[in-house]
Amino acid sequence: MKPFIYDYTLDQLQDWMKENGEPAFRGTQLFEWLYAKRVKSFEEMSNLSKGLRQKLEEQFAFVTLTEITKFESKDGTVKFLFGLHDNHAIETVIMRHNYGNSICVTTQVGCRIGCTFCASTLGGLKRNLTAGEIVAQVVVAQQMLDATKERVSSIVIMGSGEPFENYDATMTFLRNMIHEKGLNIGQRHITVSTSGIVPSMYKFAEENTQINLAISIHAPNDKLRSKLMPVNRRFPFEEVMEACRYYIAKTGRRITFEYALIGSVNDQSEHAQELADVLKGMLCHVNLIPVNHVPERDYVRTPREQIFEFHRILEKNNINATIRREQGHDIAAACGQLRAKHMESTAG
Ligand SMILES: C[S@@+](CC[C@H](N)C(=O)[O-])C[C@H]1O[C@@H](n2cnc3c(N)ncnc32)[C@H](O)[C@@H]1O
Ligand code: SF4
Repeated sequence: MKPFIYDYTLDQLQDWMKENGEPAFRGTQLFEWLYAKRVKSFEEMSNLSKGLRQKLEEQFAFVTLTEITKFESKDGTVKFLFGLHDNHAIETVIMRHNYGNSICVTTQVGCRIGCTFCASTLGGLKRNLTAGEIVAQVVVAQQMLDATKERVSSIVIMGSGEPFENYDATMTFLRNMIHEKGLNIGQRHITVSTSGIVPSMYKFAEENTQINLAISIHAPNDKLRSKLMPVNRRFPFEEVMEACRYYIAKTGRRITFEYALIGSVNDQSEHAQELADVLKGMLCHVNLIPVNHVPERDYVRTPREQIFEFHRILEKNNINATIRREQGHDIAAACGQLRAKHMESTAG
C-alpha cells in the first residue's frame, strides 16, 4: 500500500522534492495545497508540473477516510464515524463553543490501556493510526467547516486511544497542525491527554512546545487508581505525579488533571480532600467530568449536589477546578460508543 501524503512533515516533503530533482520550495507548495487550500487530489495542485503531480500520484495515497455516518447534535456537535482503508472505524467529534470550534481526534483504533469506565478499550487495541490518519480527521472536519466559512480553532487529543503509546505519529500530527504554512492552529489551543505513560511524559517535556498536557488521573491515590485504570500498575500514581512535577518545572506550563466523577466510587468528599492535598502547590487545573454512561459498565453518575461539593472542596483548598460542560450527549458523544455500536451491528 502507498503511504499517505499526510504522514509527512514539511521538512520531509522538502527532502522528497530534493531527492526527486525538484527545488525544496516545491515541498512548501505541496504542503500549502494540503493544509492551507485543502485540495482533495494531486491533480488540483496547479502550480506543480504535470510530471510532478503524476509522480506524487504514483507514490502516495491521498484520501484516507470515508464517512460511514455523521450525527449532528442539537448543540451543534457533529460526530463522525469514519472508515479506514482496512475497514476499521474511528470517531472524530467537532464541538461548537462560543469561542470557536474544537475538534476531538482519535489516535488509535481501540485502546489497550483498559480503563474500566471507557468504551474505547472494550475490544482492545486493533492498531495505531498513522500521523496522516490523525491529520486527515482535522482536514476533513475543516473541509466541512469551509462551507460555512468557519475554522477549527482548537484541538483536543481525547478521542479513542492513548496518544503517548503512538508517540511519533502524534508528534508528527502536532507539528503539522501548528505549522504556520498549514492550518496554523495556536499551540496553546491544542491539548494532548494521556493516561499517564510516564516515559512519554518525560519525552514530551523536552519537545519545547506550548501545547497543553492533560493527565487522566481519576483517583487521589494509588490503590483506587489501580482499580479504575490498570495502567497504574505499570506507572504508579507517585511516578505519574513525579513526571508531572518534572514537566511543570521544565516547561513552566500548567498541567490539567482530568477526573471523571463516578457515583460512590471516587466522588466522596474524602476523595476531594485527598486530591487537594496531593495537588497542593502544583501549577495545575482540575477538570471534573461527570462520567458518561457506558452500557457495558455499571457505573453511575455522581449526583449534581455532590459534584458541586467536590468542586467546592478543591476550590476551598486553592486548587483551580472546573466542571466540564457536556456536549453531544444526545448522540452518545462519549468516546468510543459510536464505534462500539457500529462493531456490534457489523459483527457476524
Ligand atoms: C478517551 S481518553 C483519550 C486520551 C487518553 N487515552 C487518556 O486517557 O487521557 C480522553 C478522556 O476521556 C475520559 N473518559 C473515558 N471514558 C469516559 C467516560 N465514560 N466518562 C467520562 N470520561 C471518560 C478519559 O479518562 C480521558 O480523560
Ligand atoms: S481512557 Fe484513554 S487510556 Fe483509558 S482506555 Fe480510554 S482511551 Fe484508553
